[in-house]
Amino acid sequence: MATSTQTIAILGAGAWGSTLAMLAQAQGHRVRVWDRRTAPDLAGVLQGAEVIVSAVSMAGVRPLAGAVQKIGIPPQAILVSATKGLDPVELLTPTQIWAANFPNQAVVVLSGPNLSVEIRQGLPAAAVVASRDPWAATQVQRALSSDRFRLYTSSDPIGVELGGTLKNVIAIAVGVCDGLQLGTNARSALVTRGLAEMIRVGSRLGARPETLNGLSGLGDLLATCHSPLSRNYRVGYGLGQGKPLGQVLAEIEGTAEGIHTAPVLLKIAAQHGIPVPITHEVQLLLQGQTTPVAALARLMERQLKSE
Ligand SMILES: NC(=O)C1=CN([C@@H]2O[C@H](COP(=O)(O)OP(=O)(O)OC[C@H]3O[C@@H](n4cnc5c(N)ncnc54)[C@H](OP(=O)(O)O)[C@@H]3O)[C@@H](O)[C@H]2O)C=CC1
Ligand SMILES: O=C(CO)COP(=O)(O)O
Repeated sequence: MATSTQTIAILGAGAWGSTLAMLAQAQGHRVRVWDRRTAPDLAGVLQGAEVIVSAVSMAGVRPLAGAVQKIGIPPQAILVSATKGLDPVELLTPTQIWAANFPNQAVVVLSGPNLSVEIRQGLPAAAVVASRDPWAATQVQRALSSDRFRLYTSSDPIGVELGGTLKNVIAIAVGVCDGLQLGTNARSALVTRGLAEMIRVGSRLGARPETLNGLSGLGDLLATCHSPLSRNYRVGYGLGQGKPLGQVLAEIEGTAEGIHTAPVLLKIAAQHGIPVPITHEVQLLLQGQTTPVAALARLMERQLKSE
């Protein structure tokens, strides 16, 4: 299934970067991993790379893109972004930051329901690779697809990227709902209205609504909102149980991007006049400005409307 052996640089050796490195290695590629602490030779890792995958958390994207730009990369190299977050400085998505630093380079977003723990166990998963450059998306699809990681291509990168990013905030809300033990009906309502909120935001920002109903949208929402493996869900669950955010974070290993995405998303929504009631309540909760019960009451008491 895979193309010929390629040189693939993976930037970031957290849970997701290490898992992607494992998937690429399993396909026989020459894989080099960069990590700011354990393997800091970025220039060496980038040298001769045909595919460069960025899997750092959102906080690292801007500094990393700047550092990669300073070093320079081969003109034909494809940049792949696997980060799910929003930039608090310029309100950009990760691929928008990469594209701003590399205007002449092909940029691909990789996103889907991909809880890394399951993938590392060898369980099957699927995801989407999206780009304005169909050749680049197909190259990445061929390079990383396997019998346990099925990749679909898409020509809607903003839709695919926002699907993976926005669901983290909804996963926090659904975690709160479960932490409060509100039952299956409440959780289903929240997931569905959460998807509506994601589609509302996504379509205003240029995404195709059907993309958000796909793997990197509904698919990722289902994975993240139904699994204690999800760090975002666990943040919400802890808050729903009445724990303070500091304690919840101390109990979780790794990055829960939804915490950082919520305030940026609120800013974007305000700029565009998009109603985001669930995100609004999540942000109030994260700031300790409301309680789970009060947030729920406000969502239930909103003005009645058509679906
Ligand atoms: N884990 C998963 O299942 C999936 C995660 N993702 C997304 O991938 C991204 C990374 O997640 P994940 O690997 O799980 O998170 P982790 O917390 O496990 O790892 C984050 C990685 O980013 C690096 N990093 C953070 N800040 C910086 C910085 N300023 N400069 C350079 N490197 C930095 C960390 O380095 P250090 O260790 O030195 O702090 C670490 O290597 C997130 O956006 C996440 O939403 C997407 C799909 C699945
Ligand atoms: O994005 C993910 C699964 O697709 C990982 O979810 P968490 O970041 O909530 O653990």
